[in-house]
Amino acid sequence: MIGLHTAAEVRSAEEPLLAATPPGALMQRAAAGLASVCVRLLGRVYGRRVALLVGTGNNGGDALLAGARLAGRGARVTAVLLDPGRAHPDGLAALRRAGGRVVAGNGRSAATLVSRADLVLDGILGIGGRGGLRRDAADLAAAAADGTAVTVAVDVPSGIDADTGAVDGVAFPAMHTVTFGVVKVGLVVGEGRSHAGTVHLVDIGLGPHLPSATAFQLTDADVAAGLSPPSGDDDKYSQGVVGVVAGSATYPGAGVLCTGAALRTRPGLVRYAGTAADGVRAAWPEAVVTDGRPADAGRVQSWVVGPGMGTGDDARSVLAEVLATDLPVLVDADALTLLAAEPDLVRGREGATVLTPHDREFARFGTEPGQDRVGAARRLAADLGCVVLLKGEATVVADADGTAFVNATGTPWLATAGTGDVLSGIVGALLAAGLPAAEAAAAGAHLHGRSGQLAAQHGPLLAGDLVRRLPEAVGRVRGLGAPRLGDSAA
Ligand SMILES: NC(=O)C1=CN([C@@H]2O[C@H](COP(=O)(O)OP(=O)(O)OC[C@H]3O[C@@H](n4cnc5c(N)ncnc54)[C@H](OP(=O)(O)O)[C@@H]3O)[C@@H](O)[C@H]2O)[C@@H](O)CC1
Ligand SMILES: Nc1ncnc2c1ncn2[C@@H]1O[C@H](COP(=O)(O)OP(=O)(O)O)[C@@H](O)[C@H]1O
Ligand SMILES: [K+]
Repeated sequence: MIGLHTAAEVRSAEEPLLAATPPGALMQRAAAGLASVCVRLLGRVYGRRVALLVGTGNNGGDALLAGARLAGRGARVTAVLLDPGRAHPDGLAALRRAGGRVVAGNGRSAATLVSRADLVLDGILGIGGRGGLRRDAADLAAAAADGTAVTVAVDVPSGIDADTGAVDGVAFPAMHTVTFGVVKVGLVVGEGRSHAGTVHLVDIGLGPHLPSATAFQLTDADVAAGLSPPSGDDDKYSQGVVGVVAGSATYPGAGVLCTGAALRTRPGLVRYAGTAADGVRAAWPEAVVTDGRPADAGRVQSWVVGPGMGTGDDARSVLAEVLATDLPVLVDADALTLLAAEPDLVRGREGATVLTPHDREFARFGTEPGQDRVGAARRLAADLGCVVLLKGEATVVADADGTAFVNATGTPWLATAGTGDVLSGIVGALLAAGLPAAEAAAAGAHLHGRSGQLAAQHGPLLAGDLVRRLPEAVGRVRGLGAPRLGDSAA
């Protein structure tokens, strides 16, 4: 798991580390790591034009010291100082010694320089930044966005909130972010994620001084741990049986997608109960199907309830029946609309409850998610005593105790009808397999994103493609590579 940290956590670790290292050593470590990423991105360094955007703090100091290293290798480096009287003195001296040039950050010539550079290094603001970019800095960020340079943010893209990813006005559009010590939460979620581009982590020795993280990103290896194959002792029941209540006679699609996703994730046994029974039976002969109520379906180890099932009295009564069990329940789509009107249905449940809203469904519980998506998910989770999976470009999962996960996989091609139904089926299967609810939700989002990436390799995807690619996604996450003809199932 990759721990995600806040600026305050970095500050608390920075103090003892600074006290234990010679003056300037940490910044040199950061600058060395930064320069080596820039060298990799540039390929050839000699003669390349590098523009440094330099603010008044240590973030600008990092950019100046890295710029000095690039100038030492023959790059034509110019520092654009936003407040010339307050630029980091040691950094400035190092750049000048290495042959770098310096200009003031206001006016057209600075913007022209940025738009003509091969690489722009953003050292305007780091974790000490407050609020959006001021006018001159915003103009330079816009010039970088319009130019053809490789854009690299130092520690965090200037103008994003390092804790939340929120952007107030304009922020630097980085293709790459070289971040120091730890990955900051704001680099992987919300608008921060799209502004940060590819994140490169440079170790500067903060690790031993850091408090434990409360937010995480899962890797394939973490998710693989919850996807172990059946053993010789297993039968169709022992892997966890999923119950699905989704779709309707008129709209069977949600039931078909959700049941298929559960089967393809953990193909022990899936039981379906609801009015899309005929459609589900036709699509998935492997499922055990009833058009009765959940209680008629037989024993299950988890329930998925909601996609496409409607919001009438029958749907409300089915939701209440499922929530009255002590089993883990995933509540999605129409069931979220019903639950928002009666949130007490989930408060104090014995079994775990996972809510999977998109933004509009989330808002029905009282407040819009806003720009702090991790904070919003945590607040709703704590209020209801549930796990909340807030969908988006970076899906966020929060547990009632505040533990959060930010998903690292996926593709914007997932923005198509029915992909949420697939996610519900995947997470339902992992809940039935016995994973703790927050981990099931986070692992399910990871797998869903991997399947989306596979399905979108050659262009647009449909929700059904996601279901089809799930076995391959499970295999890839488990490190098995693409299946070849003749491979036996692992
Ligand atoms: N953690 C570590 O161990 C290490 C950290 N390192 C580096 O240090 C960085 C943190 O440095 P930092 O504390 O000097 O703060 P930083 O982000 O440069 O900005 C503060 C300055 O910006 C200003 N300012 C604020 N808001 C503004 C705005 N909206 N628009 C314009 N200006 C604004 C504010 O001035 P004022 O508001 O007073 O005018 C203040 O002067 C960190 O991100 C990393 O890069 C590495 O060197 C290695 C070890
Ligand atoms: N721009 C995007 N980038 C990545 N993933 C996205 C994007 N937009 C939507 N998704 C993902 O697609 C799925 C859509 O779910 P949902 O809105 O419930 O769709 P539906 O109700 O049609 O099934 C979610 O998993 C969400 O995270
Ligand atoms: K920066």
